Amino acid sequence: MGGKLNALESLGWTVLSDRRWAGSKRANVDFLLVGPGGVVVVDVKAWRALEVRHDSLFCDDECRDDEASKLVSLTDRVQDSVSLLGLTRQALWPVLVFAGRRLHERAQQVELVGEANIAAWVTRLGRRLGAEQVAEIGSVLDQDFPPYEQATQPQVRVSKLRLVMPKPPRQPDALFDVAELTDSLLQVALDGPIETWMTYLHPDQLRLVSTSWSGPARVRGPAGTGKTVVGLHRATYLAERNPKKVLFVTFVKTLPKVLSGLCERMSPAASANIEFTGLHKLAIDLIDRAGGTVRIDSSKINTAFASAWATVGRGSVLTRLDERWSYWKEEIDYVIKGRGFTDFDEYANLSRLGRRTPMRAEHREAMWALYAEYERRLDLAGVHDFTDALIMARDFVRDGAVEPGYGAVVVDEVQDLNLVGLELLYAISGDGPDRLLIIGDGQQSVYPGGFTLSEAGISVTGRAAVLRANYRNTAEILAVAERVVALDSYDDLEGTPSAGHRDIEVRRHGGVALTVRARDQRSLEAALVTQIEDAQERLPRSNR
Ligand SMILES: Nc1ncnc2c1ncn2[C@@H]1O[C@H](COP(=O)(O)OP(=O)(O)OP(=O)(O)O)[C@@H](O)[C@H]1O
Repeated sequence: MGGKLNALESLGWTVLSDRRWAGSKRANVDFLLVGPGGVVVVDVKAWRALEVRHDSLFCDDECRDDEASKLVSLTDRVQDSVSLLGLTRQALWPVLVFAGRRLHERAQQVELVGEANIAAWVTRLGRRLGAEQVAEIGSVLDQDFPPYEQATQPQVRVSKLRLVMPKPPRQPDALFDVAELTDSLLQVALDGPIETWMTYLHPDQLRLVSTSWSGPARVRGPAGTGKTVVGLHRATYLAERNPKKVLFVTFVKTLPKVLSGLCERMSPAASANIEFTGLHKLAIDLIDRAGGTVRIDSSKINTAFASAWATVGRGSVLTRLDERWSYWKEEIDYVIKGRGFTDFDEYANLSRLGRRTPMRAEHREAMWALYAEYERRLDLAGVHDFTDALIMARDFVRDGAVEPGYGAVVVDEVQDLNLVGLELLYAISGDGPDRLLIIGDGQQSVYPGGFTLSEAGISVTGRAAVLRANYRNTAEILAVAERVVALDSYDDLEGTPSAGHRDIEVRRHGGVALTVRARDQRSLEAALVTQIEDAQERLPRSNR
């Protein structure tokens, strides 16, 4: 077995064999492999028979899940040992290796691999760590997991990048499959390195991934602080521990595909237990499963609003406040219908948080008339709009007409949802521990005019975290962006306006901000295009 693994050393892997955890005399580990694919914690088994039944391990009809859970706890020890380096679970692999066999399965959060194909399996993990990180982790683990019996074992030392290990006499590696190893290496080369954030997190991010929360929780923070990254890791962490699927919801319908691709790359096994979906698609699926009918037709919805605006809106007092019909459509989608209001008094008394244009009683009356006309025209056309779908789905879930069947819900960019959208997700998750994680940032709201979490009946008291380290932008660019929003206050779904200027730690430097001033929107857009073209011209040809 050691001989097969030693072949990995020439591929940049460090092999630590027969180790024990320094914190215990009895917890031993057969091999710790540290290399480009991460850290592999290996326990070798010489079982006569192995069978996986419903995610449980059996040897000669006896359930041996205890072996898997021992290995998972040992892997937790390994993660604790390197936690200061910020290594995530996506770079740690608990593996039971079966002597003399060729197989690959997965059960109880553990990989089950045959001795014959372990080397090929390891190389297939791809590139998750750089050479320096491998060396750093290797030396931490070498200290925390010393050789099991120093006196009798061969001397094992970590020397800078590679482990030097005197080779004991070995039988020939008859089962070592060179062709398979070559195929794996080729595949890995084609895949390219995986993103840094998949294997390394800032300690503040890492802590949020595995925290136990007794109820709904919230992660907020300025743009680029890795909120989505934390959401993906959290979903993966929950998916590995939850028999039911984890639901990851976004408002933008193109994002689920991107996020699911990233998650699959990060953790193929866990991603199979996560459903990435857009909010409206989720609602339509739930209505369908409940036996309901919803008829959505975007062009008929637009026509209904355009006709209502032409007959009731355009000539009203509303145009004195804002001429753009889109502002008033948002008022329906986010403020009125988005809250599920059916009674004018509810709207008349509402404090319209986040809507920049104040409205007096006469404006609200005109607005309500526009809303009523829009609803009438939707009815005439025989269609529903997307908010109708959210309300229907929410009520079906609340009434028990459909059992959504998800073990946990993670919602990203919550600031873009309306209240009934969040109520739908809350109806799915309930209040249970680790069931709902709300991610978002009020300052980036695309459609302002939302709601507070407490309006949805959600309390995150004692379960809210703020991320502050920006990974996306450089200090120079952020400083300019900050000046633009410094005087704006925004609503962060908690009912009290927050100042536009925010406390952000910056990780990167570089770049020059160009400022464009223009008289109106159209000349601003034209000037922007010119500036981008000029800036591109100035870039070296290879960077364009
Ligand atoms: N621990 C990390 N190490 C390296 N890069 C990171 C880390 N965390 C996040 N990033 C990078 O920072 C960028 C922003 O991350 P992410 O999209 O998760 O931020 P966000 O807070 O959700 O932003 P927004 O609010 O704009 O959606 C990404 O490009 C990601 O690659």
